[in-house]
Amino acid sequence: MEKFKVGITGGIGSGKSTVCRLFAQWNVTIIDADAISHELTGPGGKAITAIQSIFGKQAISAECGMNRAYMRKLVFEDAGVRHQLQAIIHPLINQEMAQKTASATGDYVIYDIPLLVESIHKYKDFLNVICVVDCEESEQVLRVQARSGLSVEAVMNIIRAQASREQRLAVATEVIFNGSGVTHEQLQSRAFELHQKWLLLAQKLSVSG
Ligand SMILES: CC(C)(COP(=O)(O)OP(=O)(O)OC[C@H]1O[C@@H](n2cnc3c(N)ncnc32)[C@H](O)[C@@H]1O)[C@@H](O)C(=O)NCCC(=O)NCCS
Ligand SMILES: Nc1ncnc2c1ncn2[C@@H]1O[C@H](COP(=O)(O)OP(=O)(O)OP(=O)(O)O)[C@@H](O)[C@H]1O
Repeated sequence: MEKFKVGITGGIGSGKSTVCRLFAQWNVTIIDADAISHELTGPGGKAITAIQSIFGKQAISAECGMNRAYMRKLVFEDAGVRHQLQAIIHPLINQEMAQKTASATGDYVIYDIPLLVESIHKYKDFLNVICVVDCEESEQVLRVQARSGLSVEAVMNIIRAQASREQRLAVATEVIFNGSGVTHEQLQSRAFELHQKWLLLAQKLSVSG
């Protein structure tokens, strides 16, 4: 039976994980690309051998996972390095996402994909809905700084490596605004509204399919 699939995306710190935690209250399967990426690059992860052979021992931590701080600096200062690392990790993420999709039991599936718009050609026919978590750039910087202690310049380098707010909004089927001043209650109510809509669409798809 065909599954109803929603892709949730947004810039760094926009609130994708926060939004996905709201949907996790209901019977929805959440597949988190960032979490898969962390697993693949953690100690003993499937990407570690390739990362070591391309980027050397400095790229590996004492615990035998990827040295994230070392790679973060390289990746966001050099687009060539970014593409090399993505070429290792993204196909493995796709494999894991396909496996998790096959065993999904929720009423529909939500994919939390930070770089969805950057790879829109890969996802546009796969997903039924593209939902953008939208946030002002200034607020993204504040949130990521508060969470990570990175400098404004370091956060801006990450933002510049991503699609722009306008590029995301241009392909959005739905938008969840989660910028400055949005409360948890407002977010919860918007998420519930979308959940009811997607549940209906998922039911329609399962009847027609
Ligand atoms: C660059 C790395 C080492 C930084 O690690 P770090 O622990 O600091 O960040 P983390 O992995 O938690 O990612 C945080 C956020 O950074 C942004 N980000 C990560 N990778 C990228 C990228 N290649 N391009 C643009 N933004 C990115 C996303 O918004 C992501 O949600 C790491 O993100 C990585 O291995 N990236 C390559 C894999 C990838 O593309 N992941 C993102 C999509 S799943
Ligand atoms: N409406 C909000 N008001 C205040 N803080 C918020 C709001 N939404 C999210 N945050 C905070 O902002 C930070 C980033 O949120 P979250 O981790 O959900 O973003 P993300 O888009 O998943 O980030 P990343 O791309 O880095 O994975 C978190 O510390 C979160 O608690």
